Order: sequence, then structure tokens, then C-alpha cells
Amino acid sequence: MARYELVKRSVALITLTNPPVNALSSAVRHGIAKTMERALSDPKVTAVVICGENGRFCGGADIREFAGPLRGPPLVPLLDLIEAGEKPVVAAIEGVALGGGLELALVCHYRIAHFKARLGLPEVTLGILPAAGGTQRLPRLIGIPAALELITTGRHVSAQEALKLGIVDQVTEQNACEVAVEFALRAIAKPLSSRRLSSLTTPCPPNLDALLEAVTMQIQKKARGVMAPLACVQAVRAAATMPYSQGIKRESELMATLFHSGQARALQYCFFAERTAGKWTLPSGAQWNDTKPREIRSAAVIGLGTMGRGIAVSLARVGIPVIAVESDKKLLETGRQMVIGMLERDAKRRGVSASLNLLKFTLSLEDLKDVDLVIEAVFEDMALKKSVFRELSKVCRPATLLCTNTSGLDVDALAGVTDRPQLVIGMHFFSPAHVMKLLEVVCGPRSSSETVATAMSLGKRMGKVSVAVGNCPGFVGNRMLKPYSDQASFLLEEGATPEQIDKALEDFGFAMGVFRMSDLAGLDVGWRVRKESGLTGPDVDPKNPPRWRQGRKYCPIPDMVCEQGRFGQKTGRGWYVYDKPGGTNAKPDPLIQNLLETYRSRYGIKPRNITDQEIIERCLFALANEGFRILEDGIAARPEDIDVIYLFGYGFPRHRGGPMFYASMVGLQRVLERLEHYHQAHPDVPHLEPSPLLKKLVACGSPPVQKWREHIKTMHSHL
Ligand SMILES: CC/C=C\CC(=O)SCCNC(=O)CCNC(=O)[C@H](O)C(C)(C)COP(=O)(O)OP(=O)(O)OC[C@H]1O[C@@H](n2cnc3c(N)ncnc32)[C@H](O)[C@@H]1OP(=O)(O)O
Repeated sequence: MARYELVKRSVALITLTNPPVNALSSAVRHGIAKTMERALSDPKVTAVVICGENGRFCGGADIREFAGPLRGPPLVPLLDLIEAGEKPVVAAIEGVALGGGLELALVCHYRIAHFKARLGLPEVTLGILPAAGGTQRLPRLIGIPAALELITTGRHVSAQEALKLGIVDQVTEQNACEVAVEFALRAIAKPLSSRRLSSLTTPCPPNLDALLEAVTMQIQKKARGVMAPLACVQAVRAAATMPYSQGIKRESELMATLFHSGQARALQYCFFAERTAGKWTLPSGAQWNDTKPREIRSAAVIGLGTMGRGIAVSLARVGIPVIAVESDKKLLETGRQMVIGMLERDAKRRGVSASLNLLKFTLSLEDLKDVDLVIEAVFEDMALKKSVFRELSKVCRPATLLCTNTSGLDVDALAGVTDRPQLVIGMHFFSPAHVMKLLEVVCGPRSSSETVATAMSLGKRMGKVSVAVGNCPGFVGNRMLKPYSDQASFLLEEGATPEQIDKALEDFGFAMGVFRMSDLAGLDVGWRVRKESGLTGPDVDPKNPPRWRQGRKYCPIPDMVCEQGRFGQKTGRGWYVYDKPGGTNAKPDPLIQNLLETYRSRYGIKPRNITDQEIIERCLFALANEGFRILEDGIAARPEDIDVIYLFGYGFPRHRGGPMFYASMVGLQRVLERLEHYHQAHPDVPHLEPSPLLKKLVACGSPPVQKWREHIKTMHSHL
């Protein structure tokens, strides 16, 4: 796991060999310990260079080992030994030096980085802190403010920025290993004491307390309830106020509180879930690693509304020529200006030039005849979408992939009106499409494996986290959203206020509660969907009981809010009131309070006190319960996929792991009991009835989330 060679007759070259990222597994630590001992004890060796195989220095500790007991040599004494050695050690950093990888580099006496390398201490994103001396050595090297920022955010820096900050001594465009060997030979005669970071005094700003206080407040505002960044601040404070020997003890104590925490488990689960989600399989057996995607050299976007504009920008900024289509001149011109503006702002932010030459705007579908792929992003109306797909079928060459950006309509019904159902697929982007990372790739029963592979690979190219899902109303994300938001509405009936429900959800960790989020998204969208599906509006049978639709309990309060022209932020009024249309400062509105009181007295509902616990349980257990049904139905392949969708598309707090992981952390038995309790109280709400899969998992002893798949016997997988 660490290779040893003697180069230039006196330099020991130690190469970490643990593909793909040379993580510091127990075997690698063992390899480093053995090879370092050999280098330090061999009189022929005058200097040491440490590098990583395959152009990657080191991706840090092996996260997979965190779940088990510590095996092999512990990292801290090993790193102390390297730093204390009497022979100069040079880190040759190519690819990445992250977490324990950077901590390894920090105990080397010199660091040479390849110009494409990235460095950082991302431990905080895994719910822990850099506990192999990182919180003590980095502040000594680059000062408190810069170290604090890097450690509390986990941000990666480029080699150039690392040079500016003083993290590395040299950046090279040549082979970093060869440069490091030459560097090591020159360093032989030089004293090492000033290169041992643990022996340095931390440069301390005069306003240390104020700085730490400001950063703490910033963290509490941005990452409410998240423990790791606050522990990082305390560890860095120790670097500023204590000698290294005490600081490292403090670092270790803080790590001990984080290491076994639920937050660390959740965040590490998210890391792997994100990577698992890209690995799709279809009922045919075709899967991500045996199906070649098509190369997409040109694309088209139909419809330049909010979604279409974001999609066009997402395509153009990764170098794909885009033809954007609108139905009338005025809309086309508005869309054109918006797309260009968005692309220019995006390019400015990234310090690159805007690829405006890749954009073409047209009123004619005929212009799409030669493109490789079309993404339809017209209004969410089946008849309209069908007419577009019929037309595309006529004008596009037979090999063109036809994708629909629908948030819940039947992808197979659209495939059915084309001459190429195997080349039709859903690409459900989230608004704003050029910002939001999630892409649901909706596989119809007739979508070919090549089509799935191409949509998934295009998503990756656009920087999206793509998840393959099956075709059903609302797919995964929006299908689960319904029971969640229904519970919030029922809670309003029973006595809660929008602000109370939002606060409980925001305290749980959501960036926005369900009502603030609906105000942002626009209340009219859901209203239109409910009208189209006959839940409200003139099509509802007048004989229908008022709070009852399609055989189940229904809460008409969201419709009543819309009937008053309250569509959310854009109209300046929704569940909250705003200073002006488009305003973002939500204030509770007495008119909503009135509406709720009138509603309750009309239906004889006596308001009751509702606790935050009930809000969280009813909203989130109903959400997870639908997730279990989605797994049973084969609409999502694994719980990780559902969690990734909720993390990246719906602002589920990452330190809770996603709705399915959260359910497993609460305990499936407890979730089952609470759902049974709430269903007993509300037998007319089917979403509260525990799903058969949840019951089955509890009966099997509540296995960990990674093992649920073994218990899901889907007869008709949609994936
Ligand atoms: C005492 C405590 C001391 C130290 C604490 C730590 O060091 S904690 C770990 C800190 N390091 C990180 O957080 C880095 C995590 N990795 C990444 O950010 C990326 O993987 C990386 C290195 C930038 C490479 O990205 P890329 O997109 O090229 O590959 P991908 O992410 O898909 O990873 C490839 C496979 O490697 C697995 N993997 C990556 N890093 C680790 C790791 N540190 N430990 C274990 N496994 C790791 C990843 O899961 C992928 O696996 P696969 O089975 O192929 O899906």
C-alpha cells in the first residue's frame, strides 16, 4: 500500500498505492510507517519524497473504515514521527491532497504542488474535523483567519491559491514528483526546525475573540444545528491560545464528540449515497457500467420560460451548442435577453468568457432537424406537450433523443405519440435549472438503456447529481412532497399557523419551511395542477362533501389562499405578506390568521395546541412513508436515491441524511408506531397508514438503510 524506491541514489521515494484516491486505509498507514522507518534508518537516504500513485496524492482517511474499529497505526503519532525526522521530507502533490492527505502533506517539511492540484480539509462536510493535527498546523502555517475559513467550510483551493496562502512552497506544471526529488536534494543541507509546523507559534490577529465570535454567528445562521463547524472553531481557537501539545489534545477531544455522532453518520452516508445514486440498473439488466452513452454534440431547448432558460444556460456553459425555440417573437426576444444575461453573469462569476456563440434562437421547430437531443420545457400541460412531441417526431432526424422536462406527467404517454418511444426520456430539472444540482432522469418502460445512459451522462456533464427514477405521477420528489405538504395543511386546520410549522421545520434544519418554500415557488402552480386533476374548481361535483375529494380527506385552504390572488412572493402575498411583489422578507399576515379562524369555525374545528414534535413527525414520517411505497413500487431503486433527491432538490438538511436515512436514525419501529398512532387519529388520511415495506423492515429487525434493498421484492420494477 506504499511503495518504496531509492531514486537519484539518495532520495527515498514513497508512493501511496490505494486506488482510486490513495485513501489512508489501515494498510496504507501501515505502509507509510514501514517505509518511513526504512528511509529514516537507511544511512544512504538523505531525503524523502512522498507522492501518490496515478497522479493523485491522497484523498484523506478511508471514510469506509470509520464505521468499524480502528485498525493499523493511528495517524497522529505517525504524522508526528514524519515531522520530527531529521531528513527533509517533501510532499509531491498531484491531483488532490484532501483531509488526512493534506495533513500528511503538512507534516512534510516542504510541499510541491502540480498546477492542477486541489487541496483542502473537507472533514467538516463529513461531520468531523481535521483531527490529525490539521486544526493545529494549518493556522500556524497560514494564520487564523484563512485557516478558519478553510477548516469551517471544507472548501478546496487550487494549487495557485494554496501558493498565495502559503500552504505550498512551489507550484509546477511539470511532473510534481520529479520536481520534488530535485527540491529534496537541494534541501538536504538546510535546517529543518522552522519547517516543523507544530513547533511554530500561531500568528494571532489582535481581534481574535471578535473574529471567532463573528465566524460562530455566521455558522449558526447558515448551518443551524450543525455541530462540526462549531467544533472546528473551537479547535482553531486552541491553536491560537495553546501550545501544540495541548492544542492537539483539544482537537482530539472535540473529534471524540463528533466522531460517533448521528450528524457524522448522516453526512458520511450522504457522501456515499451521492456516489451510489449515479449507478443505475434497468429491469432488463442493463446498467451504468455496461451501457455506452451517446455523445451529445448539439441540443435544443423548447420553451424559454424559467425552466427552459436555466436548461439552455446549463447546456451552453459546458460547451454544448443550443438552439432555443419559442412560439412567438416577443417571448423569443425576452427569452434571448434573459439567457444571454444569465450566461454572461455566470461566466463573470466563474472568471471565464461567456459562450454566447453557442446559442441560436428560433421560432421554427424545423431548425431542430439535425440536433442530437431536444429538451422540451413548455408549459406543464399534457395536450401541449403531446403536440410538441408529435411535431418533433416529424422534424427531427430518427436518431434524435427527445426529452421532456416535466415535473410529474406521464413520460410514457409522451413517448407513445412519437415514432421513437425508445429514445424518449424525462429530464426533470429543478428551478432555477442552472443553479439547482438535482436532475431526475425519468425512465419510461420503453426508454432504451442507451437513452438512459445518455441522459445520465449529460446530467453529469452539466454538473448535476443525476438520479434515475421510474415513471409515475410526480416521480420520486414530487410524489413524496404531496403527503408532506398535505400534513402541513391538515395541521393548519387543526390549529397550527404557517409560521409555527415553518419554524419547526427550519429548526429541524430545512433552509425554508413548507409555506415559505411554496411562496417562493408560486402557489398558482400547485393550484393549477389541483384544478386539472379535479380536486378543486368548477369540475368538482357540488354534491361532494366540502373537505373530501376522490375518496379521501382533502384540505381546501391552499385553494382558498389562491382564490384571493395570493400566489406567493411574486404577488407580494401568499402564506405570508411581503413588502412588495417580488419581495423576500416574509411576515406573518393577520389576514391568513383570519382566514384560518373563519375556516375552522365554519367546519366546527376546535383549534388545539400542536407541538413541534407532532409537526416534525407528521410531516416527515408521512414523507418517508411515501418513500417506502416508492421503493415497493420500484420507482426508486434504493433508499439512497430518494435521499439524494431530497438533499439536492428539496433542501432536506444534509446533517439529517435525507428522509429515509432520518427514518432509520429515529428507528423504524418508532416511525411505525407513530404512523400507526397518527393514522388511528386520522383514519381518512391514507398517507399516514404505514406502508407494507416499513412493516416488513421492522419485522426483519430494522436493518440499516444500506441493507433495505435485500428486503424489497419488487415484482414490477420501473427501473
Ligand atoms: C483522524 C482523521 C483524519 C482525517 C480525516 C479525513 O481525511 S476524512 C476524509 C477527507 N477526505 C475527503 O473528504 C475527500 C473525499 N473524496 C472526494 O472528495 C472525492 O472522492 C475526490 C477525492 C475529490 C475524487 O473525486 P472524483 O469525482 O474523482 O471521484 P469520486 O468522488 O467518484 O470517488 C471515487 C471513488 O473513491 C471513493 N472515495 C473517495 N474518497 C474516499 C475516501 N476518502 N475514503 C474512501 N473512499 C473514497 C468514492 O466513494 C468512490 O468510490 P466508488 O465505489 O467508485 O463510488
